[in-house]
Amino acid sequence: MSGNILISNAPKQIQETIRLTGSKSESNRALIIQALSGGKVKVENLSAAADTVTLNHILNSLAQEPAEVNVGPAGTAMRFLASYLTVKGVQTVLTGTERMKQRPIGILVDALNKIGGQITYVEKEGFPPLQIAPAFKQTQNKVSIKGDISSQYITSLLLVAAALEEGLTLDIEGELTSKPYVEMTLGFLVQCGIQHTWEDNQITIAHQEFESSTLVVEPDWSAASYWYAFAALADEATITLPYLRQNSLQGDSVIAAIMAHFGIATAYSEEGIIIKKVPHQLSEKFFDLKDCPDLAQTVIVCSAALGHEATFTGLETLKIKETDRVAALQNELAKIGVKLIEENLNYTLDCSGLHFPDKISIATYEDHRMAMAFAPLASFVKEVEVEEANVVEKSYPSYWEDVKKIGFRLDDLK
Ligand SMILES: O=C(O)C1=C[C@@H](OP(=O)(O)O)[C@@H](O)[C@H](O)C1
Ligand SMILES: C=C(OP(=O)(O)O)C(=O)O
Repeated sequence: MSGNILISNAPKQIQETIRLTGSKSESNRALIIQALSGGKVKVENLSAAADTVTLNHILNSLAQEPAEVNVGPAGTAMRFLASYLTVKGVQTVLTGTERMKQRPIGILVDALNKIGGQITYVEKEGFPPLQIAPAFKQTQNKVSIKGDISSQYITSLLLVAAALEEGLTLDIEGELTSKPYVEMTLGFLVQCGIQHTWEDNQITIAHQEFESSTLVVEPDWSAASYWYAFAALADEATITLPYLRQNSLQGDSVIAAIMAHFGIATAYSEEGIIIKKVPHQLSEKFFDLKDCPDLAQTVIVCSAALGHEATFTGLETLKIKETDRVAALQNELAKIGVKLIEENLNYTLDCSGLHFPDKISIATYEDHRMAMAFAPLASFVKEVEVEEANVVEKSYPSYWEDVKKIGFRLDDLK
């Protein structure tokens, strides 16, 4: 589905099984590891996310040394390829969408250049596009890197570390944001025989060979978060999400604990999870989302719709994602009379003006998570128009089909 869509006719109760595509984050790590392993590492259950399809296509077409590599809106592909192409000495220009050209990458480029890379900026200092040099010779095996802007820079370096002649030690400066994503990277590397040490703020990976192994990608827990939100806003809901695991490498699996506060119980089994709306008093007032920034829109919209005036922290990195997600949330929540007020890095919902008009139109700012997080509002608002609804393709191409499957009516508007 492309263009705008109209969501209406909320079902009285939801009882459905939703088969989620593979984790975009796990898939994109797996693809880089597979490429570095020279065929030793196999991957199963790769995500259908456009960001994964793009990265896979790029990695499969590098033999021709393309003049330009374009990742579109895929942040992980941009960051992971910056290291991969550098250490492989693939001479090319690494670029993306106009928004990608505003997402900072200087911290990673500085680190790569310190260890022997020769990356230069094609347009603006500190931002894509990047000119990657035709050869790489490692000059250092230790580098300091800031941890509080994006964990993707650290993952990018860790993914290539074992392939470097002298291995790599990273000294992480400041607080590490999105830490579970770094743990996910190391977890996947361990599954392929790559060992590491992590003491205090220092991670070391020696030069090592990948072992023959298979990485099995789990379904996407960030995608699961929207079903928790649908359940929280429904009168009655039981939703089965096959193959999600309690012991997940994905930090966003914390959505189960967060949504327990919103009255959603999660039952785990060998087959996956079943989430169910249970009688509950919503009382938790404070949510720190530093470890799970991709859940911010889901949880904040859900809380706003329920008129629950919670405070959220750990949202600093939202401003440099697909859009400035704080500004986008503020603009769109205003349409139901809710304010998201920033004070000293705390964000508090003011729901005193909460109301549900008969129809609202949600702008999506080229951000898949804006579309997916606001869709559950259709339980309270008779007609929700979602603009540029095809943005969901970035991580969850079958999202709208699944919304239809749980019983909503969907109409294509243009
Ligand atoms: O490594 C990853 O797969 C990701 C890390 C996070 O980014 P930051 O580390 O920039 O917060 C997250 O928001 C993004 O969607 C995926
Ligand atoms: C921030 C995200 O992705 P990326 O940084 O990979 O573009 C996301 O999926 O929410």
